[in-house]
Amino acid sequence: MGVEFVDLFNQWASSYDDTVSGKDPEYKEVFEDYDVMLQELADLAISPVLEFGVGTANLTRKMVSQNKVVAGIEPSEEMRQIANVKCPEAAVYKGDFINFPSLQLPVRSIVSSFAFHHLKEEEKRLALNVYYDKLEEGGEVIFIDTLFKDEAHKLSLIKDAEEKGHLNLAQDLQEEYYPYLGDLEHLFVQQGFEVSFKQKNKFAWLIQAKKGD
Ligand SMILES: C[S@@+](CC[C@H](N)C(=O)[O-])C[C@H]1O[C@@H](n2cnc3c(N)ncnc32)[C@H](O)[C@@H]1O
Repeated sequence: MGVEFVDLFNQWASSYDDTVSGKDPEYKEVFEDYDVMLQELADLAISPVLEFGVGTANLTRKMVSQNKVVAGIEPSEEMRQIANVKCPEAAVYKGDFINFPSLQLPVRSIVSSFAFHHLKEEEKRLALNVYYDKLEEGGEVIFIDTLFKDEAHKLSLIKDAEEKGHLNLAQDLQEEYYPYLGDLEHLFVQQGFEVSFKQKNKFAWLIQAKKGD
């Protein structure tokens, strides 16, 4: 479910690391401080970790370097191939945010960077429901992703992208399922999480949601 963007990621896989390192002017602001953000997320994650939308394993690599046990889930075959080369220590399985192998692992953190927006609202709700059951008591969902404070914020980011001639970005902001902060907060709370949000750059937010003890 929620895998309608996988063809795009198969095509993007070989140049993805150039994009996140700022070489594509359209996406420079989206990925500003990418490494710093991923390091913050890695530092917060407690092993064993379940990671969704691994991509080219940049976050995975950081967690494995801290001797954390990481099981990764990634729907794009091209991304999985790169992840396996860059981070052979982690097991990366075919799957998505909702359909993934049932791993025999006591999961203490569920993490993801720049990927949860690929799910529609109902899919997000379903995924969070599954994660609440999957996490150990006191475990956390920790995501970094683009979101909008509200509709006015969304429209201002789209207008700004259009004025800069960043038409692919403007289209992404309209067509992908980036949530409003309040709606996402509500989804987490509905599933029993205590959630907090911290803005990290113009687009990306750190989302930390704890399962009650
Ligand atoms: C923008 S990349 C982020 C990759 C990596 N996490 C990072 O921070 O660089 C989004 C990733 O999410 C994956 N993806 C797309 N739809 C997904 C889904 N429904 N479930 C899990 N992953 C998905 C893509 O294949 C891609 O690898």
